[in-house]
Amino acid sequence: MNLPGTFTLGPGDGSARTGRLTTAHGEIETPVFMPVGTQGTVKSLCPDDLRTIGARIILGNTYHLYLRPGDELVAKMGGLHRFMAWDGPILTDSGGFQVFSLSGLRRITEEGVTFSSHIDGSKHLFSPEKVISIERNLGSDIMMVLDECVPYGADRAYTEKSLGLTTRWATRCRAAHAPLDRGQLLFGIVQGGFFKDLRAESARQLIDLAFEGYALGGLSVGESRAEMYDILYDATPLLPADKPRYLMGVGAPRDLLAGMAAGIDMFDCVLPTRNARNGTLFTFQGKVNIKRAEYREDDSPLEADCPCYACRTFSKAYLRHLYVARELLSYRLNTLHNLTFFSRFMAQARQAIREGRFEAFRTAMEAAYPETDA
Ligand SMILES: Nc1ccc2nc(N)nc(O)c2c1
Ligand SMILES: [Zn+2]
Repeated sequence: MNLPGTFTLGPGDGSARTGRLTTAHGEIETPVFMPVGTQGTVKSLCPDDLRTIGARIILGNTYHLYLRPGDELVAKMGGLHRFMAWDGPILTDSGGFQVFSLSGLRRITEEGVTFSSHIDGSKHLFSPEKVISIERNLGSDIMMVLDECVPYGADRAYTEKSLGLTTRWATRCRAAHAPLDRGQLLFGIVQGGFFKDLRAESARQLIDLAFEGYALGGLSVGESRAEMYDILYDATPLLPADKPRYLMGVGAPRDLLAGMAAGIDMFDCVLPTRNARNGTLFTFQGKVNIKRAEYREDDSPLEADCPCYACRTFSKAYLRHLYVARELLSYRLNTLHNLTFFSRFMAQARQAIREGRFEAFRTAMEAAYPETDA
């Protein structure tokens, strides 16, 4: 078994690449999509479900787990893996993004970010050292540094100033967690907004700090697809080729294809789980809005060749009924299917890259997911 942090590249196709990342809780084949389990659960699914649908690595979140039930409590319970009975790899986001998107009354200083809890309004400080301590307590296999996710539309002066702070915070995170300590990897997060030279500057500064992987942050923050792709294609090649590259918060099938084409290895997004809640289901023929009247008497499965429990057991008519009746089972079956689709989609993409036919795969999938449809 390789040491945690070992990342070996497999066959590629253009800039798209396959790889294998070793973590303390197992190996991950890349490119990989990571289901989001913000509060220590991928909503409505058990760990057994995650293994059945082929999930290899899931996301937890420092901000949420720190506020509730508390990282010290999770540590006392043996860490997040034991607490949630998930023995596969876990990546935890640092909370920077959640503080900016969830909490009220936040203030950024050199020390860190002070914020009030969205749960009870209590005051907290996330310093780089505090965030690393939380992630070490959770026992995550891949920890993200504390960064400022620059808001969409920020001007150059603000973006440049923020980039400097993000690098200084990254430096302190690195100092607080030695490479591979306890088998826990630490990834840097490139910022720089939508300014290509600032993105290059951020990448350069973070590469000097020698992280075990590199993420592109500050994207999927409200920009147009064209704006995201412009930065994606320009910044991805700046990230070390021999380390995992992670595009945070992305994304829809069309965006996963663009990210893989650019050379991204890891993705996460709430889309499949959140859309399960609003009845939007993903298939290889495109999206299905299960609440539509056309499915009222449709006795066929959602996707004939999908191996998931929902497709093997129930008709569209039944899935539609559950959704319209707001039954809890609707969320569970829809989530099982959507995450099975994302897992199969990535497996087929990896195979297409290995066989040198990624562009054909991308073209076929973009036909099912036209621009307007994501
Ligand atoms: N779109 C996103 C999603 C998650 C993020 N997490 C961090 N820490 N930083 C960012 O810039 C993110 C952007
Ligand atoms: Zn299915």
